Amino acid sequence: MIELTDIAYVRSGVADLATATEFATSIVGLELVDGGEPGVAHLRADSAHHRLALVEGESGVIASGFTVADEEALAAAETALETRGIRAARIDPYGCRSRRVRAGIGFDDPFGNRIELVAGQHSLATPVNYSRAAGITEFGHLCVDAPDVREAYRFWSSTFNARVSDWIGDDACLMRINPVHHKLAVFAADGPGLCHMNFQVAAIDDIFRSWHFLVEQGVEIEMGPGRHPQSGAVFLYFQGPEGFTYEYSYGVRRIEDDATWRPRVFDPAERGSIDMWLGPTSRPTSQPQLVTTSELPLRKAT
Ligand SMILES: O=C/C=C/C(C(=O)O)=C(/O)C(=O)O
Ligand SMILES: [Fe+2]
Repeated sequence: MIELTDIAYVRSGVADLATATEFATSIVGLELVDGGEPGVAHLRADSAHHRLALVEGESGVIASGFTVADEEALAAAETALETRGIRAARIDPYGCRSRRVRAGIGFDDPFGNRIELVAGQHSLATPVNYSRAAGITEFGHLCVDAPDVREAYRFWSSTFNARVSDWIGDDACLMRINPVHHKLAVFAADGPGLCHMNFQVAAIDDIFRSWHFLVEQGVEIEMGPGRHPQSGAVFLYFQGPEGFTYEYSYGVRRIEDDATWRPRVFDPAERGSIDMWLGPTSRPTSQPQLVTTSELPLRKAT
């Protein structure tokens, strides 16, 4: 079992680096850290050197990063993955420098999502100089896509210390690696991808203040403000350049008593299963090509 200690970063390719960076700073509120690396924008949200790296090139997620305890744990993870038939490659020194980690490995999950495990992620000592007062406190969670959410859960829970906190039918699985309700989520989609990247904010007011700001700026709101029944968080999803979805949320549940928590299965056919406030959404919620149990017609039970 590989122990993930935290989520580390998202690395995403962008065709137009200037536009994506401008959005991440003046709209989302992240700090642009001078990484001194041409073609890469490092964006800071909390004490880590960066949580989002935008890399000039082909548009789309490059990797989702997670931390392990140290370099020994990284070497053990490499062996454990190989024992399971998963080929992991060492991230070269230039890649480690760009990611601001001591060491790292990369591999694909069963659906082709690139996952990186890193040790020694750099922290910055100075307070974050947020570009806008969005109230961001930290990188909250990341969400990847997969065509088979249950299979994805089997992968994450058997390979790593990920435990399911809640299901939304077979459409989504929300998993924790510490007491926070979820640090990783998998949502149903045709193929691999980054569903969204979440930043926690300090207060419910930040959600509503940002909502007005984003609308004023002509940003596409995908969903919210609303409240997720799973984590209890008040949320706002919006779309950045090149289809990158950001989420702010406030008030995510903590599961302190791990042993007694029973994952719930919310019915995706119920409108409130995603937003208890029943707000409109332009986000894909369930995948029509997948027949989930909630889409089967009700028949007389036998
Ligand atoms: O669609 C449901 C989303 C649930 C949550 C939550 O409970 O906080 C998320 O943040 C999410 O995975 O986006
Ligand atoms: Fe989320």
